[in-house]
Amino acid sequence: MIFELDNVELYFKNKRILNGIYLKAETGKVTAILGRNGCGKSSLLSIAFGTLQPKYKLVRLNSKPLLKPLYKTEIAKYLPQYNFLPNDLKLSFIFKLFQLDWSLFIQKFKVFSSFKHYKIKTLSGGERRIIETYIILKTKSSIIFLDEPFSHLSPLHIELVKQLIAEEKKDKIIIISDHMYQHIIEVSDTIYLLKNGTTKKIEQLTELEDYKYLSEGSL
Ligand SMILES: Nc1ncnc2c1ncn2[C@@H]1O[C@H](COP(=O)(O)OP(=O)(O)OP(=O)(O)O)[C@@H](O)[C@H]1O
Repeated sequence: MIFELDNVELYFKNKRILNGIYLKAETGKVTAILGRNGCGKSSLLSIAFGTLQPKYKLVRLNSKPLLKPLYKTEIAKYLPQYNFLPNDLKLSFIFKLFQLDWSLFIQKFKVFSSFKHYKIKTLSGGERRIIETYIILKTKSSIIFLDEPFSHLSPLHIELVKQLIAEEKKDKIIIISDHMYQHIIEVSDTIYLLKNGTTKKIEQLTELEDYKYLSEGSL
Protein backbone atom coordinates (compact mmCIF):
# COMPACT_ATOMS: atom_id res chain seq x y z
CA MET A 1 0.00 0.00 0.00
CA ILE A 2 1.15 3.53 -0.74
CA PHE A 3 -0.06 6.44 1.38
CA GLU A 4 0.36 10.00 0.10
CA LEU A 5 -0.46 13.26 1.81
CA ASP A 6 -0.41 16.19 -0.57
CA ASN A 7 -1.30 19.84 -0.87
CA VAL A 8 -1.90 20.52 2.80
CA GLU A 9 -2.68 24.05 3.87
CA LEU A 10 -3.31 24.64 7.58
CA TYR A 11 -4.05 27.90 9.38
CA PHE A 12 -4.62 28.54 13.07
CA LYS A 13 -6.49 31.85 13.24
CA ASN A 14 -4.64 33.82 10.55
CA LYS A 15 -1.29 32.15 11.07
CA ARG A 16 -0.24 29.79 8.32
CA ILE A 17 1.28 26.65 9.87
CA LEU A 18 1.52 24.28 6.89
CA ASN A 19 1.67 24.96 3.19
CA GLY A 20 3.12 22.86 0.39
CA ILE A 21 3.27 19.49 2.08
CA TYR A 22 4.04 16.28 0.25
CA LEU A 23 4.67 13.02 2.06
CA LYS A 24 4.76 9.51 0.67
CA ALA A 25 4.90 6.38 2.82
CA GLU A 26 4.67 2.72 1.90
CA THR A 27 4.22 -0.71 3.40
CA GLY A 28 7.49 -2.17 4.64
CA LYS A 29 9.00 1.23 5.37
CA VAL A 30 9.20 3.62 8.28
CA THR A 31 8.69 7.21 7.21
CA ALA A 32 9.82 9.88 9.67
CA ILE A 33 8.97 13.54 10.14
CA LEU A 34 11.59 15.65 11.89
CA GLY A 35 11.37 19.32 12.72
CA ARG A 36 11.76 21.93 15.41
CA ASN A 37 9.27 22.51 18.22
CA GLY A 38 6.09 24.07 16.92
CA CYS A 39 6.82 23.47 13.22
CA GLY A 40 3.60 21.46 12.82
CA LYS A 41 4.57 17.77 13.11
CA SER A 42 1.69 16.78 15.41
CA SER A 43 -0.72 18.81 13.32
CA LEU A 44 0.48 17.02 10.20
CA LEU A 45 -0.03 13.59 11.77
CA SER A 46 -3.53 14.57 12.93
CA ILE A 47 -4.35 15.83 9.44
CA ALA A 48 -3.11 12.56 7.93
CA PHE A 49 -5.28 10.58 10.38
CA GLY A 50 -8.21 12.88 9.67
CA THR A 51 -8.86 14.21 13.18
CA LEU A 52 -7.67 17.73 12.29
CA GLN A 53 -9.34 19.40 9.34
CA PRO A 54 -7.10 21.89 7.47
CA LYS A 55 -8.16 24.33 4.76
CA TYR A 56 -6.88 21.94 2.05
CA LYS A 57 -5.49 18.45 1.96
CA LEU A 58 -5.39 15.47 -0.32
CA VAL A 59 -4.90 11.93 0.93
CA ARG A 60 -4.27 9.16 -1.59
CA LEU A 61 -4.13 5.45 -1.01
CA ASN A 62 -2.55 3.53 -3.88
CA SER A 63 -2.94 6.67 -6.05
CA LYS A 64 -6.70 6.95 -5.41
CA PRO A 65 -8.05 9.94 -3.41
CA LEU A 66 -9.42 8.93 -0.01
CA LEU A 67 -12.48 10.97 0.81
CA LYS A 68 -13.33 9.39 4.17
CA PRO A 69 -11.07 10.38 7.13
CA LEU A 70 -8.68 7.54 8.00
CA TYR A 71 -9.78 7.49 11.65
CA LYS A 72 -13.24 6.37 10.49
CA THR A 73 -11.75 3.33 8.81
CA GLU A 74 -10.24 0.21 10.32
CA ILE A 75 -7.01 0.59 8.40
CA ALA A 76 -5.14 3.15 10.49
CA LYS A 77 -4.11 3.56 14.15
CA TYR A 78 -2.67 6.65 15.79
CA LEU A 79 -0.53 7.11 18.89
CA PRO A 80 -1.14 10.69 20.07
CA GLN A 81 1.26 12.66 22.28
CA TYR A 82 -1.29 12.61 25.09
CA ASN A 83 -2.36 9.54 27.09
CA PHE A 84 -5.40 7.91 25.56
CA LEU A 85 -6.10 4.90 27.80
CA PRO A 86 -8.72 5.48 30.54
CA ASN A 87 -7.24 5.53 34.07
CA ASP A 88 -9.55 2.99 35.63
CA LEU A 89 -9.06 0.15 33.15
CA LYS A 90 -6.92 -2.84 34.07
CA LEU A 91 -4.17 -3.98 31.71
CA SER A 92 -5.79 -7.43 31.45
CA PHE A 93 -9.02 -5.82 30.24
CA ILE A 94 -7.20 -3.54 27.77
CA PHE A 95 -5.30 -6.45 26.22
CA LYS A 96 -8.56 -8.39 25.85
CA LEU A 97 -10.26 -5.35 24.34
CA PHE A 98 -7.53 -4.94 21.72
CA GLN A 99 -7.29 -8.74 21.22
CA LEU A 100 -3.63 -8.85 22.19
CA ASP A 101 -1.79 -11.71 23.87
CA TRP A 102 -0.48 -10.70 27.32
CA SER A 103 2.14 -13.49 27.40
CA LEU A 104 3.69 -12.28 24.12
CA PHE A 105 3.88 -8.79 25.58
CA ILE A 106 5.68 -9.83 28.78
CA GLN A 107 8.08 -12.02 26.80
CA LYS A 108 9.40 -8.77 25.35
CA PHE A 109 8.71 -6.36 28.22
CA LYS A 110 9.62 -8.61 31.17
CA VAL A 111 9.34 -5.92 33.86
CA PHE A 112 5.58 -5.87 33.27
CA SER A 113 5.17 -9.54 34.32
CA SER A 114 3.39 -8.68 37.56
CA PHE A 115 1.31 -5.82 36.11
CA LYS A 116 -1.51 -7.80 34.50
CA HIS A 117 -4.20 -6.75 36.97
CA TYR A 118 -2.90 -3.23 37.57
CA LYS A 119 -5.02 -0.26 36.60
CA ILE A 120 -3.61 2.26 34.11
CA LYS A 121 -3.59 5.00 36.78
CA THR A 122 -1.06 3.05 38.88
CA LEU A 123 1.56 3.07 36.09
CA SER A 124 4.36 5.62 35.71
CA GLY A 125 4.34 7.97 32.70
CA GLY A 126 6.90 5.81 30.86
CA GLU A 127 5.15 2.53 31.69
CA ARG A 128 1.88 3.93 30.41
CA ARG A 129 3.58 5.10 27.23
CA ILE A 130 5.00 1.62 26.60
CA ILE A 131 1.55 0.04 26.95
CA GLU A 132 -0.01 2.61 24.61
CA THR A 133 2.75 2.31 22.01
CA TYR A 134 2.63 -1.49 22.13
CA ILE A 135 -1.15 -1.50 21.62
CA ILE A 136 -0.99 0.83 18.63
CA LEU A 137 1.90 -1.06 17.04
CA LYS A 138 0.43 -4.54 17.54
CA THR A 139 -3.28 -3.98 16.88
CA LYS A 140 -4.42 -5.05 13.44
CA SER A 141 -3.99 -2.19 10.95
CA SER A 142 -2.25 -1.20 7.72
CA ILE A 143 -1.10 2.31 8.63
CA ILE A 144 0.31 3.49 11.94
CA PHE A 145 0.99 7.07 13.03
CA LEU A 146 3.32 7.46 16.02
CA ASP A 147 3.66 10.87 17.64
CA GLU A 148 6.72 10.91 19.94
CA PRO A 149 6.80 7.21 20.86
CA PHE A 150 10.25 7.51 22.51
CA SER A 151 9.40 10.34 24.93
CA HIS A 152 9.51 9.28 28.59
CA LEU A 153 11.06 5.89 27.80
CA SER A 154 14.28 4.60 29.34
CA PRO A 155 17.09 3.57 26.92
CA LEU A 156 16.36 -0.16 27.23
CA HIS A 157 12.69 0.34 26.46
CA ILE A 158 13.50 2.63 23.54
CA GLU A 159 15.52 -0.25 22.06
CA LEU A 160 12.60 -2.65 22.56
CA VAL A 161 10.17 -0.24 20.90
CA LYS A 162 12.62 0.15 17.99
CA GLN A 163 12.73 -3.66 17.62
CA LEU A 164 8.94 -3.73 17.64
CA ILE A 165 8.79 -1.05 14.95
CA ALA A 166 11.25 -3.04 12.81
CA GLU A 167 9.08 -6.17 13.17
CA GLU A 168 5.75 -4.45 12.56
CA LYS A 169 6.86 -2.46 9.53
CA LYS A 170 7.06 -5.65 7.47
CA ASP A 171 3.36 -5.49 6.68
CA LYS A 172 2.47 -1.95 7.74
CA ILE A 173 3.08 1.65 6.80
CA ILE A 174 4.64 3.39 9.80
CA ILE A 175 4.80 7.18 9.98
CA ILE A 176 6.67 8.49 13.00
CA SER A 177 7.71 11.77 14.55
CA ASP A 178 10.02 12.27 17.52
CA HIS A 179 12.74 14.66 18.72
CA MET A 180 15.17 11.81 19.43
CA TYR A 181 16.71 12.13 16.02
CA GLN A 182 19.40 9.45 16.48
CA HIS A 183 16.70 6.85 17.11
CA ILE A 184 14.62 8.20 14.25
CA ILE A 185 17.59 8.00 11.89
CA GLU A 186 18.25 4.43 12.98
CA VAL A 187 14.68 3.20 12.68
CA SER A 188 13.48 5.01 9.55
CA ASP A 189 13.82 4.35 5.82
CA THR A 190 12.70 7.78 4.65
CA ILE A 191 12.98 11.11 6.45
CA TYR A 192 11.10 14.33 5.78
CA LEU A 193 12.16 17.56 7.43
CA LEU A 194 9.31 19.92 8.20
CA LYS A 195 10.51 23.50 7.95
CA ASN A 196 8.74 26.80 7.24
CA GLY A 197 5.50 24.88 6.77
CA THR A 198 6.79 22.61 3.99
CA THR A 199 8.28 19.12 3.82
CA LYS A 200 11.73 18.47 2.39
CA LYS A 201 12.69 14.89 1.69
CA ILE A 202 16.13 14.22 3.14
CA GLU A 203 18.41 12.44 0.67
CA GLN A 204 21.61 12.73 2.74
CA LEU A 205 21.73 13.07 6.52
CA THR A 206 24.09 16.06 6.27
CA GLU A 207 21.11 18.03 4.91
CA LEU A 208 19.74 17.98 8.47
CA GLU A 209 22.72 20.17 9.38
CA ASP A 210 22.54 22.23 6.17
CA TYR A 211 18.87 23.07 6.90
CA LYS A 212 19.85 23.99 10.50
CA TYR A 213 17.73 21.31 12.10
CA LEU A 214 20.90 19.90 13.69
CA SER A 215 23.93 21.90 14.70
CA GLU A 216 27.19 21.24 12.82
CA GLY A 217 28.90 18.03 13.96
CA SER A 218 25.79 16.45 15.51
CA LEU A 219 25.87 13.50 13.12
N1 LIG B 1 -5.45 24.22 18.41
C1 LIG B 1 -4.54 25.15 18.11
N2 LIG B 1 -4.85 26.46 18.04
C2 LIG B 1 -3.95 27.41 17.73
N3 LIG B 1 -2.65 27.11 17.46
C3 LIG B 1 -2.26 25.84 17.53
C4 LIG B 1 -3.16 24.78 17.86
N4 LIG B 1 -2.51 23.61 17.83
C5 LIG B 1 -1.24 23.91 17.51
N5 LIG B 1 -1.08 25.23 17.33
C6 LIG B 1 0.15 25.92 16.91
O1 LIG B 1 0.54 25.36 15.67
C7 LIG B 1 1.95 25.19 15.62
C8 LIG B 1 2.26 23.74 15.31
O2 LIG B 1 1.91 22.93 16.43
P1 LIG B 1 2.27 21.37 16.49
O3 LIG B 1 1.83 20.87 17.83
O4 LIG B 1 1.72 20.72 15.28
O5 LIG B 1 3.87 21.41 16.39
P2 LIG B 1 4.94 20.26 16.64
O6 LIG B 1 5.93 20.36 15.54
O7 LIG B 1 4.28 18.95 16.85
O8 LIG B 1 5.61 20.75 18.02
P3 LIG B 1 6.41 19.95 19.16
O9 LIG B 1 7.63 19.37 18.52
O10 LIG B 1 6.78 21.04 20.12
O11 LIG B 1 5.49 18.93 19.74
C9 LIG B 1 2.49 25.70 16.95
O12 LIG B 1 2.94 27.03 16.76
C10 LIG B 1 1.31 25.64 17.87
O13 LIG B 1 1.40 26.66 18.84
